[in-house]
Amino acid sequence: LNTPRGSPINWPLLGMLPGLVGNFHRLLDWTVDLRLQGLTFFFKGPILSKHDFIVTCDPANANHILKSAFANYQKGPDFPKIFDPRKAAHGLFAEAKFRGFVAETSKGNAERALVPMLTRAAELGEVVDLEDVLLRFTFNASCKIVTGVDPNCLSEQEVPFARVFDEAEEVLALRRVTPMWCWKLMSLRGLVYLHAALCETLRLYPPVPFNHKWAAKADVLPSGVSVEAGTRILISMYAMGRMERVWGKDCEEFRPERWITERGRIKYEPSHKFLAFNAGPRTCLGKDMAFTQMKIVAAAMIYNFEVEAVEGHVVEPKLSIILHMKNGFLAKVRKRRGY
Ligand code: HEM
Repeated sequence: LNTPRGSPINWPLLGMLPGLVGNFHRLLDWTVDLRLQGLTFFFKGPILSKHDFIVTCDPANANHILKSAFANYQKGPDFPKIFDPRKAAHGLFAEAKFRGFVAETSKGNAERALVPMLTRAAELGEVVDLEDVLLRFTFNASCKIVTGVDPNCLSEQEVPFARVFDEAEEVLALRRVTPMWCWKLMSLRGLVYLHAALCETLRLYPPVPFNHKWAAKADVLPSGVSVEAGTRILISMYAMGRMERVWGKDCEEFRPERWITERGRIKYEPSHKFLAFNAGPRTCLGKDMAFTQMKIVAAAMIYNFEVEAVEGHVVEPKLSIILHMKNGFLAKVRKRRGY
């Protein structure tokens, strides 16, 4: 088998496994390097191992696999047999009451747990791991939504004997700041630049970086690649967000402006190009609620605090099916002056 320029070497017996193993620590960036192959790449596993698969970050292929030929591309041969919670969840997610409950729960969590927790850290000059804090926030909100019980995970960071500031002062400070950002939440839909910044973040750092599919029948992808029945396909959302052919020359720059039209509105990008929330029949049902939650958190943090990354702290992805940070995100928070 010829090995095209830039792809891992296809060794006798071992196939491309050594290249994969050698890049395990930077798997996501490795799928970006494979852009040298165009937007689709055929990975040869060790002989007889049945570990051949196709990696693609071509929006046309994604559109085909996730939308037009959806029935042919399953999670795996057993997936349809497993109970599909989507039908059950669909009605619930469409309910205005449920959406309102999610927004209220997130707002309450930000107001009563997140802002006080960061206020304490600011007062004490502590370094906080913002990834950990936001994971706790999400866990709190999810538990409250699903079980009705608030596990209060954010307050666990509190060290009782280190509570050196005056409680009453904190309450007064909170009273002063809360109405300001809570008021802003009423117009969350209008926060165009923040929405654009969140889209740009999700383009470069999609929380679900890969989608795994399995072809039930033989097919040909729009890019011309033949797919045999039983072939596994990885769609790399992480790589798609970084492709020059998809996002232009400035694809590696963080530029929220790319999401804003000349008339100041959010620019529509088709879901098979902006794949953070998946596309087709399996599109994320919580997309709108996720934006509401992210805006609540961002508004609460931006209006109340200045956030500064700890110098020299390296942020890099961890090998996981969800995009986590290997070393967290260490930052210092300071109360904003005048709030
Ligand atoms: C930034 C936040 C979020 C991102 C990036 C995201 C992304 C995704 C992705 C990629 C899928 C498809 C998974 C697959 O089938 O391979 C998905 C499915 C789903 N998401 Fe989200 N999600 C987010 C937040 C949420 C929230 C807050 C909720 C609920 C309130 C939610 C509810 C769901 C549900 C119910 C599905 C299943 C859809 C199905 O299988 O048909 N998501 N999400």
